[in-house]
Amino acid sequence: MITFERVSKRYEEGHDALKEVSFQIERDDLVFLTGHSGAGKSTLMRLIMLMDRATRGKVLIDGRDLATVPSRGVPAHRRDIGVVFQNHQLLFDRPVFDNVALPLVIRGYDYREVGRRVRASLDKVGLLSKERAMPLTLSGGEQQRVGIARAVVCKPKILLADEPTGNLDPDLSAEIMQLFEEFNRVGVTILIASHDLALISRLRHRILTLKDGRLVTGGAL
Ligand SMILES: Nc1ncnc2c1ncn2[C@@H]1O[C@H](COP(=O)(O)OP(=O)(O)OP(=O)(O)O)[C@@H](O)[C@H]1O
Repeated sequence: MITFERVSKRYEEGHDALKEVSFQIERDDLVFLTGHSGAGKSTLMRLIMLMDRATRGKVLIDGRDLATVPSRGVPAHRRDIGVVFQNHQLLFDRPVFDNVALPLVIRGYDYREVGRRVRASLDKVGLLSKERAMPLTLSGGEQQRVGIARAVVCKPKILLADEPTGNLDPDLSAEIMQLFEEFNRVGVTILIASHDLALISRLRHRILTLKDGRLVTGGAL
């Protein structure tokens, strides 16, 4: 599903953010990505989303070499990928429904389909009763669940999460992880970048560890 073959990423000023990184993530996997600040976690995710391109090596998604995807193919590529951020990146002047609907509206779904899909997503994250609420009236954990509903509303094959529990207490973090596990059980491939080693080790999924841009655990091809 996601394959990295000796991938290196050098930023323009000459800094190697990833060095010869190789790993494979299968369709039904839920994998954690960890490492110190600046180790290259966000860079690795940016390459999967085609927000950036590898300097050397290959990134393949479903067997397709991303180097062959032209710029005009990037929006279609991103359609298959849901993204969850630590700080939610919600629109705070819009109710929950509008926030979750946004990716569907951008893609031109008709309003009946938008309503059906938004409610299905909110139901999955346990927030059906909050569709008219404004994000600021929700708790941090609820706001993060809105972010997750928005990430899955287009039914992506891959879900990437960058520090999704960074601002949450341990109980809420565990709840959010359970949600990811539920999406994984229905076939979504999930990669979660996290510093929370206590949480990660309890959950017993595979762990990829980056250190100064090199993969030091979990990377067998
Ligand atoms: N756009 C960029 N231009 C230049 N250097 C960058 C850019 N983005 C990241 N870097 C550098 O690449 C390295 C890896 O950064 P990256 O954001 O991937 O790390 P990270 O593991 O996600 O860190 P954090 O946990 O702090 O978010 C860092 O040294 C960073 O300064």
